Amino acid sequence: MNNFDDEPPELVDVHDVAQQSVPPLNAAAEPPAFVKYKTPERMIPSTEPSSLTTKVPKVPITIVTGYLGSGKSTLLNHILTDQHNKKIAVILNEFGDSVDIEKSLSVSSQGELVEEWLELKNGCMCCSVKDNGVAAIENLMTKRGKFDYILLETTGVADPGPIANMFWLDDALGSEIQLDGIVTVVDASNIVRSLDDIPQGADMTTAHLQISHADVIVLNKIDLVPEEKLESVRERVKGINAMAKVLETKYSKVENLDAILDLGSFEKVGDLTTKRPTGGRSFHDPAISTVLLPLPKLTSDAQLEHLESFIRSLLWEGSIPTLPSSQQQDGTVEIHRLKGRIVMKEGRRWILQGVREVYESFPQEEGQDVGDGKIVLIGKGLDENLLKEALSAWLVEVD
Ligand SMILES: Nc1nc2c(ncn2[C@@H]2O[C@H](COP(=O)(O)OP(=O)(O)OP(=O)(O)O)[C@@H](O)[C@H]2O)c(=O)[nH]1
Repeated sequence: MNNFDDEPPELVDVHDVAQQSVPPLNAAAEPPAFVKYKTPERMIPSTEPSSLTTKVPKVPITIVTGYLGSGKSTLLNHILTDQHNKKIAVILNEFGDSVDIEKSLSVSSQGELVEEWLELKNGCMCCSVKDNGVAAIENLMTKRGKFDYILLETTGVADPGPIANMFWLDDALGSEIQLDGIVTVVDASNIVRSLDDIPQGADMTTAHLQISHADVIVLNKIDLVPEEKLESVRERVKGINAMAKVLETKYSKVENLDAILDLGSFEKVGDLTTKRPTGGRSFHDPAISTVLLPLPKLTSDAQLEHLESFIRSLLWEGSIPTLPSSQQQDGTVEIHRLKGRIVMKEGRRWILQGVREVYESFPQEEGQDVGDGKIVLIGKGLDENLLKEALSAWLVEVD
């Protein structure tokens, strides 16, 4: 299938490939009024097969987000034209740009909206749907087989949290699609200004949200930034999200696509180390930060349940349960991402994943000792020392 000739792959402007329209994706909407955690069996002894053991292969989807002009389309073009043997469907989530969408709809003679398939020189099949909702993705899934990977590019102003959760909360979509990871493209030459430009009445910017949700950060446009300034940019980004892998690029040219695709970010948590900036000039972003909470091996199911109520309080009420209510108000804490490993003294273990108020726990095979557990949180209002103390005090209550 692949046509490995010496000619460079043809660049394709994914924005020019045809579009399809359906009702708007809830990209910038408020989080749902209801809260739902993903696993009905909760953490407590799960015998149900998790999504990890499901046999039907799911199509991975990578969300590509990043501020206006950061290099998202440049990254997509790079991915589509590189040699990778993937058949990729591209979805452009143009929420916020609906007037333009209306004008540029591509409608067939029967009045149906169509998407266009394009075979690129590298043998990659590419389909672009100018999506604006779940229906577009469901419709795309009826063409399953034509593609084996989905890239969803959000607009520069989108909050990736609700988009990511769509793939967890929608059972029909979740059974066919596997959220692989969130890749955030950052313009190294403008990011500090974007982060400092907090709108009046808000406590963070869209740039904060896009960085805090990322599994991988593509720190792009490094050609425009002198090395001395680049160090402070790295520090600023890691000061917000110390868990994401950071790749530095010019023209979004990620050398090895394995660093951004097929990550399985929502199925594994890695070693849960945080990457603090080196050189002792650690920057603490006043809006969003990353904290790592050590978690001792748990001794009983009662303690496990108690831990879960701690997590729910953080995620759902935005409060730290051991603090007297006079010291805090609900909403003090806002979790954007959570990853963790829970280990029981007798051997059982789980990994934890969370995006905003949705979390999921996956039982892990018992085996070699992996040491104690850990929880990494990225979000607003996180005081590492306070949280560590609160968690230990909380667990001791049912020791
Ligand atoms: N100098 C420089 N320019 C770049 C780099 N990467 C992208 N650009 C340019 O920056 C501009 C914006 O890039 P895009 O890829 O369109 O950015 P985008 O994030 O898709 O933009 P929006 O869709 O408007 O949010 C284009 O003119 C790119 O050619 C880079 O590393 N260095």
